[in-house]
Amino acid sequence: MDFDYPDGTPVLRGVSLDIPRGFRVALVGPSGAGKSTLLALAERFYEPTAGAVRLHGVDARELPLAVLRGQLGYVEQDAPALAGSLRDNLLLGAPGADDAALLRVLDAVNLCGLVHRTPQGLDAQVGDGGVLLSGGERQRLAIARVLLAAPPLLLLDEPTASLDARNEAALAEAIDSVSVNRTVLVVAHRLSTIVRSDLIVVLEEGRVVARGTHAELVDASPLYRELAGRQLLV
Ligand SMILES: Nc1ncnc2c1ncn2[C@@H]1O[C@H](COP(=O)(O)OP(=O)(O)OP(=O)(O)O)[C@@H](O)[C@H]1O
Repeated sequence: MDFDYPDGTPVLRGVSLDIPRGFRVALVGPSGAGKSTLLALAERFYEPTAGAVRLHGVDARELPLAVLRGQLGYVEQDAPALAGSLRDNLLLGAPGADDAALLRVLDAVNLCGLVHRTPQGLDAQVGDGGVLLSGGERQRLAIARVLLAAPPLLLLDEPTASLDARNEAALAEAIDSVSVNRTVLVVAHRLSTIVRSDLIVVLEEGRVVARGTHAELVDASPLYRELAGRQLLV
């Protein structure tokens, strides 16, 4: 698959990507390699200039847009929160969910502490755009919303910003929770996320230069070894 941005910037060249059902696929590579662009193509925000992105074996372009969007969940890097309560933010994903379901997903992403922090519980306000939450908490709240909505396919752009050890572990657990019984394509920057993926795709300058599991790539790909050696992949 080839892709140039509408302004003519060439980005992807000869990339073939098939995301098998139930897999967690991690996209890794240096900054500017085309990882976020590939996510945007899977979402059909853009269409490839040539070739296809196949989701569960089906060319994304063959699905009616409404069907594709209905199957996709997307958690962006700096996921904003709605100015409202924890409950308001979660119900966006699944209107009508009961409190037990809300508490279950908050627990899955390690955010139960927010409920117990104030007497308001689930009605605690998160502030405009979620300013009362940390960046890590905002992203985990977005993941909790996806858990409630339960789309079969999740696209996730992991934050590049460094996280403290607790937030990092909480994010890894949240991604694990959301990956159960679901297909996940994640732009991954953290070794903790990457090593637990079923398939890792290494991009460099718009091309797939290697793919495999962590163990395979450590042996086969000097670029992957270098990225992994830095622990934090950018
Ligand atoms: N909307 C756009 N229009 C034109 N060029 C773009 C656009 N978005 C990104 N690019 C260019 O496409 C290339 C790939 O960008 P992309 O964001 O996909 O890389 P990335 O691997 O996700 O990088 P990072 O890890 O830094 O987010 C870069 O050269 C970038 O400058």
